[in-house]
Amino acid sequence: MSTPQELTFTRPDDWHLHLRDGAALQAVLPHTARQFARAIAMPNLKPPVTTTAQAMAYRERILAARPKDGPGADFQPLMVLYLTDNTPPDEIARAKDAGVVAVKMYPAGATTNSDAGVTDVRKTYKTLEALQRHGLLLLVHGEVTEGEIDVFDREAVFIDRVMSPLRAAFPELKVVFEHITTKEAAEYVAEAGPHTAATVTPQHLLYNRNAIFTGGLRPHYYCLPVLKREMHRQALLQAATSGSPRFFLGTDSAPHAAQLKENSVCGAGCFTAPAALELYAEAFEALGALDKLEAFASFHGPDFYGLPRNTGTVTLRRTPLTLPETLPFGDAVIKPLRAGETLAWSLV
Ligand SMILES: NC(=O)N[C@@H](CC(=O)O)C(=O)O
Ligand SMILES: [Zn+2]
Ligand SMILES: [Zn+2]
Repeated sequence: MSTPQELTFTRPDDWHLHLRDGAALQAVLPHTARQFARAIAMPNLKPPVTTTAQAMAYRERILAARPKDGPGADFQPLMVLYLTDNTPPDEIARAKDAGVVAVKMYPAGATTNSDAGVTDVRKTYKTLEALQRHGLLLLVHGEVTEGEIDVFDREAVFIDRVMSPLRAAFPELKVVFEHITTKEAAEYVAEAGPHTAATVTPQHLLYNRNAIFTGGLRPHYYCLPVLKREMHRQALLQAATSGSPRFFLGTDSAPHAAQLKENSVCGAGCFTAPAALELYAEAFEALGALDKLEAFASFHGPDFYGLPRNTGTVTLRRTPLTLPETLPFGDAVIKPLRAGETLAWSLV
């Protein structure tokens, strides 16, 4: 088999992204905007984006942070509401009219800035009914929060306790199982029918849980859901490269200042935005599946969301790319995943 030196494909989108706000937003947005035409702007800000009015204001701040010209000047954020126990069903109609595309469910306490999240999914069923009726998507951080459930099992248990009953209650609702990390989730999504899809991150395709412990504790490999065993990574690779339209790109790039990652308590999240496409290319190439990258990155997402595919292209070239040790992040610095290391591909 020949090894391609260059890969040109339709401009992709990032279906799971944390852009933060203020100086952090200014610092991280250009990395995404130069690669991706659109991105799902996750709503777990402090305070969370729970209303349509907040989502519209956040959208304006994102648009204002775009590069003024050149690549990325036309980047479009896709807005999402943060679901709480008390999100009124009539907020969904307002959201739809304003162009909000989805609502995100964070089980309370499951991850970064999830304190205002859902304590019992049944409390939200009237709102989910409105979501189903109006054709907005439900995006899910799929982990249970019961402390007695082992941290490595929280996603698999979530399928039985929350996802399956929710799917049965709202069969027409489009649901994205975000950042899946297990064989169980990959199998569930593959078999759940046309209204269920999943995003897959680069770190979960490239690493298993040993990466967190190689030669010492490595905070930059700590994200949620936490990296799993090799068996699970293999299942995710199979799913992402299978050509199934129900798996698509979502980096979950989640910036935290380096001093907060390298701390006695390390925040969860990998900052992958600076080389997101390069990292996915590395994962796909390892399986000889570069020919499957375009559909995963550029077709399956918009098709599932019911949005047009992008026009225009991006090109990856087999030119070594050495990632910087640190990047500016407001008054702080941030370390990208693989900081200081050299990648095989680079975006032209
Ligand atoms: N993935 C993470 O580890 N962190 C995300 C939150 C999330 O997506 O769960 C963040 O906002 O930092
Ligand atoms: Zn999450
Ligand atoms: Zn996330």
